[in-house]
Amino acid sequence: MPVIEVTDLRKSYGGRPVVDGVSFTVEEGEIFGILGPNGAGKTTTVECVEGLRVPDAGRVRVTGLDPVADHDRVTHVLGAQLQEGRLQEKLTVGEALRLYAALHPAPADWRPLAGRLGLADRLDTRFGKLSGGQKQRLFIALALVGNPRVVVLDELTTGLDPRARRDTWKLIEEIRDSGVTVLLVTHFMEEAQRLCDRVAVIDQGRIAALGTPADLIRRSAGATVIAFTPSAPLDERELNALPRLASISHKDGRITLTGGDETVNAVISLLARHRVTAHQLRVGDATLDDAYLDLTETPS
Ligand SMILES: Nc1ncnc2c1ncn2[C@@H]1O[C@H](COP(=O)(O)OP(=O)(O)OP(=O)(O)O)[C@@H](O)[C@H]1O
Repeated sequence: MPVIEVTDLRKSYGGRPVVDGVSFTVEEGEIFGILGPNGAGKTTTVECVEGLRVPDAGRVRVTGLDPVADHDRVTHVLGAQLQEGRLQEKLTVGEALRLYAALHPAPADWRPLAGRLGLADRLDTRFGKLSGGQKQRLFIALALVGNPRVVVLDELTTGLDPRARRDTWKLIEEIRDSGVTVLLVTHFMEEAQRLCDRVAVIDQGRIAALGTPADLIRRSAGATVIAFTPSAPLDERELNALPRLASISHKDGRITLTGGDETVNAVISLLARHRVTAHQLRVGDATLDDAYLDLTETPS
């Protein structure tokens, strides 16, 4: 049985649909990512999964439970990440963990949990004195202290420096390896590509794509990226006529194309034909970032 099942979920505000028929399932032990532009409906979807919002229509189940009707039971199987404003500045790390552990019928032993999250030497530190990375680690600890089967992390690494972000990625992998399913909302494609087993791209309240990051890259029009700075201008019509070309952009004299193997071969012949040299030529696989831009057409 999937840990999370969302079927034809709908939610409108003031008559405007913001979640418009979203369906997906999350299997046990997965890291499942939800991606999409600002305002796409990601948080609304996740809050319906957490039972914090009541859907207008559709069906949501978390380990078979209805998050609205069975809210109390769902809060014990689903650990949600707190938003920053929800914790008092003066509360210490140890007090927060003890307090949240007391809310659950079968909590984790919070001291080793704090140790796993690198907070063992911060138990007496007040929340207001923690660094951004330490606060995020505490939020993860609080989401895990009830021994949930699934944890929801919404834009967890926003605002963290690159090292703290990478440390947090490692923690998320450790959570998955310990058997907890992870639902991760993120704006960072690198994060999704590195961490997620599968992702759903939501755009304008609908699922624009769903699959493994590798699937999405393969399915997007341009699986290969070719970038170079030509020694002389190239004819725009000839560039646009390249076989299997998916996109083309120019910046500061540099041309970036996405397409397939045929596009690469044709660019090389085009350059040779016109005796134009390609400076700093780079040919590589497209990333989830490229696929995402291809899949979501709305400006964010
Ligand atoms: N309580 C509310 N009342 C009215 N409109 C709302 C409410 N909550 C969200 N919205 C609107 O619904 C749309 C979807 O919001 P949501 O927060 O789900 O998007 P999101 O994909 O999480 O965006 P972001 O990436 O910016 O966090 C937005 O246009 C938002 O302004």
